[in-house]
Amino acid sequence: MSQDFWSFCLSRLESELPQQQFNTWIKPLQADPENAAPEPSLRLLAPSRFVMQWVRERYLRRIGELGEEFHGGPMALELVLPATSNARSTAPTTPAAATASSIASTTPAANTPAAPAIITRVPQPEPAATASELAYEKTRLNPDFTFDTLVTGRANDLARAAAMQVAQNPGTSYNPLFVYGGVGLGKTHLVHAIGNAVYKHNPRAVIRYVHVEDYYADVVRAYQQKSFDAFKRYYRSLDLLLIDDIQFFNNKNRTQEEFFHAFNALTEARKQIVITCDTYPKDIQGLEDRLISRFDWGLTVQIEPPELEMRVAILQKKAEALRVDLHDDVAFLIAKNLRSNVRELEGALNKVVAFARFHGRGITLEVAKDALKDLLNAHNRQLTIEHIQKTVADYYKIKVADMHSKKRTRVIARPRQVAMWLAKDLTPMSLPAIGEAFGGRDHTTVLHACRTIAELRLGDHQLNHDVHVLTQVLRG
Ligand SMILES: Nc1ncnc2c1ncn2[C@@H]1O[C@H](COP(=O)(O)OP(=O)(O)OP(=O)(O)O)[C@@H](O)[C@H]1O
Repeated sequence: MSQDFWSFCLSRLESELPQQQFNTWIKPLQADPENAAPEPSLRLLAPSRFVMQWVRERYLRRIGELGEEFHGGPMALELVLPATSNARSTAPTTPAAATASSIASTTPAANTPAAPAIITRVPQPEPAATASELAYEKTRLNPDFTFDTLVTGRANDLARAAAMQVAQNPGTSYNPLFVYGGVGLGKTHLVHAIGNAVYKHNPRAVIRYVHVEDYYADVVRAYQQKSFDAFKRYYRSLDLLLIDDIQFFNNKNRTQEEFFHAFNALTEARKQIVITCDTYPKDIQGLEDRLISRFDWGLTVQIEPPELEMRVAILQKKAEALRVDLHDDVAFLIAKNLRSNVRELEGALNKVVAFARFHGRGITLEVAKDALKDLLNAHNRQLTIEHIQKTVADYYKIKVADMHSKKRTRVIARPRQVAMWLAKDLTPMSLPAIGEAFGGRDHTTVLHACRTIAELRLGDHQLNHDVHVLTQVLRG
């Protein structure tokens, strides 16, 4: 039974993923014929810890979803290394990594929906690896996330230029490079692109990509095993540290303390650090001031939600990687309805492609509408102008009635202008219709509001942040 499911899963993933990803990460997995867990269940064997870690982070959730689809309900899913002795011979590893796997697998990131039952198990005990083994195995770069595969537009051109600069002169241009932006906007892609470019130029560079949750797990392990010296030596031996989603550091004091020292050691040695976060350094909750001030030493760049043309270009690029023909009308349909999160955009494209393949049809507008029916309905329901007005009023703690009132004080007029800008950006409504919804104002008032907000965003960090957060909230 689990072999049947795994065959089904392989064919689905092959159609959903770019060939290179499928061949690198999915194909080497095997369904364990000796799985003794009650059905429905699947135990997958990974050829190395590196593959296991990567699959856990990127694909396990999807495999669980396919399991639900196949079995009509939840299934137990395990991802393991074959056996301690084999694992050791094929995958040099560390106790720290073992903890990273098991802890992270039980602590899903915030904002992610409940996952199917997933266990990532690691054989114990493991002898410690050498620094060179670590450096070799732990780069953890995704070869698909390069500057070439990253579409550039207004939303990310500054961030991309800074990242390229850092990749060309690691440790000497901007240190740290701090990249912030909303969920699924390409921060991880960008830092991997830096890592891949540095590696390409200098394969001997010691590079490590680490998600903050994994860094935290490494600290916990070092604490439990009293192996802080090895932990410190390793992190201080890096030439390039790429650390993702720093907002999850919140209130983890010991982890922050360790990171503070690693940060100092690396920057003093002119080794490059790149940090990503969902927000500007000063807005990170529960982060020590001394870290916040250090994050300001280098360059802070933002990635914004991509504009329509860029979303279409991203879809075309992803379609190219999937080797499918994507007509403009289909790309526009998807891009118009998914505005603030590239991961969702990509998910929608995968859904359309899988739906078309499953039904043996081409990727037409009809098929896309069918495949995305639920999503399009939800989207259309959600984004009314009333919803925008209420959300903005709540955010700025003013009354919804003020959206329609004639009051001109700054505390009311500015949120009203923000709401008008959002209405223009997030709904297909015309300027006169928006003016009408804001207490019968003229369309030139709306135009003025949109221009004012667009201009202010360039220099007013707080306002820019507000607009960004509101966009994320409204787009769900
Ligand atoms: N400009 C872009 N060009 C091509 N692909 C992109 C671009 N921006 C994002 N993507 C794709 O969108 C997906 C999500 O991006 P990524 O994981 O880098 O986002 P993120 O900002 O790190 O998200 P999170 O906040 O959840 O960590 C990835 O598959 C990435 O390749």
